Amino acid sequence: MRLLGPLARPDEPPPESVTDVPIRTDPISVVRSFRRFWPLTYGDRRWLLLICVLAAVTAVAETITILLFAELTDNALQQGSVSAFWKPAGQWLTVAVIGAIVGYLCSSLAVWTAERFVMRLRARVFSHLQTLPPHFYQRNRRGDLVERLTGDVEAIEALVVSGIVGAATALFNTFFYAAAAVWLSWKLALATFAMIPLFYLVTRVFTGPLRAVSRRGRAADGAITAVVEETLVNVVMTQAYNRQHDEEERLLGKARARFKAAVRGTRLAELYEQLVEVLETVCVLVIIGLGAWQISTGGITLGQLLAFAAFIGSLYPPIRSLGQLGLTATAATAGAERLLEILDTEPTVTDPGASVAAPARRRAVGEVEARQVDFHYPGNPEPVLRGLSFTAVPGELLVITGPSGAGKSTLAALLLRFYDPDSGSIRLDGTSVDQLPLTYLRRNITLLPQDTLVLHDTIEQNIACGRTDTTLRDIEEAARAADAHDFIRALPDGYNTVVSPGTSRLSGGQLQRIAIARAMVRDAPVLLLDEPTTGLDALAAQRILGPLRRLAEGRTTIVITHDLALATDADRILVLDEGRLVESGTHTQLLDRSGLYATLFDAKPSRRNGTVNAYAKHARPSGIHWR
Ligand SMILES: Nc1ncnc2c1ncn2[C@@H]1O[C@H](COP(=O)(O)OP(=O)(O)OP(=O)(O)O)[C@@H](O)[C@H]1O
Repeated sequence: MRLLGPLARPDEPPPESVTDVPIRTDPISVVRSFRRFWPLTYGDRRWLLLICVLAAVTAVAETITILLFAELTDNALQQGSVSAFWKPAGQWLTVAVIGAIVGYLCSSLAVWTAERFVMRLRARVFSHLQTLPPHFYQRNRRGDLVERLTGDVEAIEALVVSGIVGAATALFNTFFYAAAAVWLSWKLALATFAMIPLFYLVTRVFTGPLRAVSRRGRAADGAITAVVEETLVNVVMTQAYNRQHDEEERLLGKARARFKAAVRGTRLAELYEQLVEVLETVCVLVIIGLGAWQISTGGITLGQLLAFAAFIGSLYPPIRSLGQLGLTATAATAGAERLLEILDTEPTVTDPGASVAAPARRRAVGEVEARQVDFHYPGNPEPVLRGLSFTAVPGELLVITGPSGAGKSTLAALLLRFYDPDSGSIRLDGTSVDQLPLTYLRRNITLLPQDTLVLHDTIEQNIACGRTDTTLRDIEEAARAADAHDFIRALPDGYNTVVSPGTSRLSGGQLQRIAIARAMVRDAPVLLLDEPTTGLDALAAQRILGPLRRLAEGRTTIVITHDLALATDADRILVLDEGRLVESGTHTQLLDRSGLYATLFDAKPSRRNGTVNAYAKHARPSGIHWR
């Protein structure tokens, strides 16, 4: 296994059954979703309260304007009296202006609060994602995780902040309009309100199907992003292996699922809208019929009937939006489920952080020890490491090798404390790593992964890698020692050349040398190299050995490798098999023992002439010398 994620095989798409975006089988309720995300409004709740107050003021202003309209109709229009016009008209204008100002403040404050919530939620999920162990990323597709951080985060906002604001606005409008309608004519109001359960019933009928279709839509969105992301990452292989058509089919499959969900979702929403419109029309006709009868009996004036109709007309949008809000909230639970899947995944290790005293010296000495380590991966009871013990001291070069699946990369993951052992301990300078702050531990171990990690930044910044106390001179010095200075200088913008992950114009060997320069700048006492020569040809591999040697000087260097050419000069070689340390010694000692190491060594094809078993015992293979 590579410590930093799986390699995509060029000739086959990721197995859908393993990596496809799962739809959670235990849907969570709107209330539970709301409760889980409500704490994130902390700090902004007073603004939410203010928004609700402003929404109430807007609703009152709207109610008053409709009542003033009734007064104008009865006194100015019906009587044909201009003098009766001015006072209510002036009042109407004043209330309308106040309502407009308050409405504007309410909307802008609502957007501000909603966006702050989105920002906070995204940061929270992102920060949690960064604490999750490597196996989480092996089991989830990157594209889908991206979708969760974008689309799903916004869906939660619709449930929590916009949900509250929308509900408050709709409730206040409903309350004031309904109160005014009752005040104008309670009989008419009663007849109209009797129809409200019908709206409720229609909303209930649509909730379930809309929720299901929305969950399918969110999952399909995640799958599309995942397929696009994977295809773009592997675009060279896609083209080289003529897989364009297969990739298009893969995308089309996901797009079809989204298409179906989107069409069905829109149809359902539209059907709901139309049904509600029909119900509204029925209500209006009932009002007009009953109103005509009330006017004929003198129970209501024309102005009051018009105002009543206006109130009822204004009452439907908030009632509808309450129903709509229910649907939006239901749809948002699909996003909530997907985000909670991330947030509920516990990190495999906890940082003792401030609860333990950080060692007095910032830089560790670099003594590494594994003491009787047993380990199995979460969710897989099969033991991966069994009773493993070894030590490595500064200045020592330790090579860890063994057949595929022996547990070498797992050991590296334990050294960096991505996981804790089931029993036994990993120690740095005699202290168990779970008793050290994670930042301290990882500052003192530099990992050189198989694929150099490149940040989208200049080469200078890539070498500095976040260290602000380095000067260009330090960086150049490190690049010289890493044998990278000359090729960097030859680039059009030298150290200011911008490189990007996956699109870097640099060769594998050049990238490795940049990684070595970065490690030099980092100056950690422990070096952990994961297959440093994989993917490099013999010359490129040979070329990085000098810089690696300079880097390793005085440090504890642990090299995980299949490339036994690197093992010949090691101070000690540990051979792992099925999680056990089966052999330990120098190259010569292990060859003499004729055990697993000798078998692995003999099976190694020569880099020089391509023949198998070309190395004579005790010979240095392929002319690559570590020291
Ligand atoms: N995330 C994981 N969940 C469960 N099992 C895992 C996980 N990662 C690795 N394993 C298993 O742990 C065992 C050791 O894997 P590891 O990657 O450490 O071996 P390795 O010696 O580094 O192999 P290779 O040389 O092929 O990289 C293997 O059986 C592997 O299938």
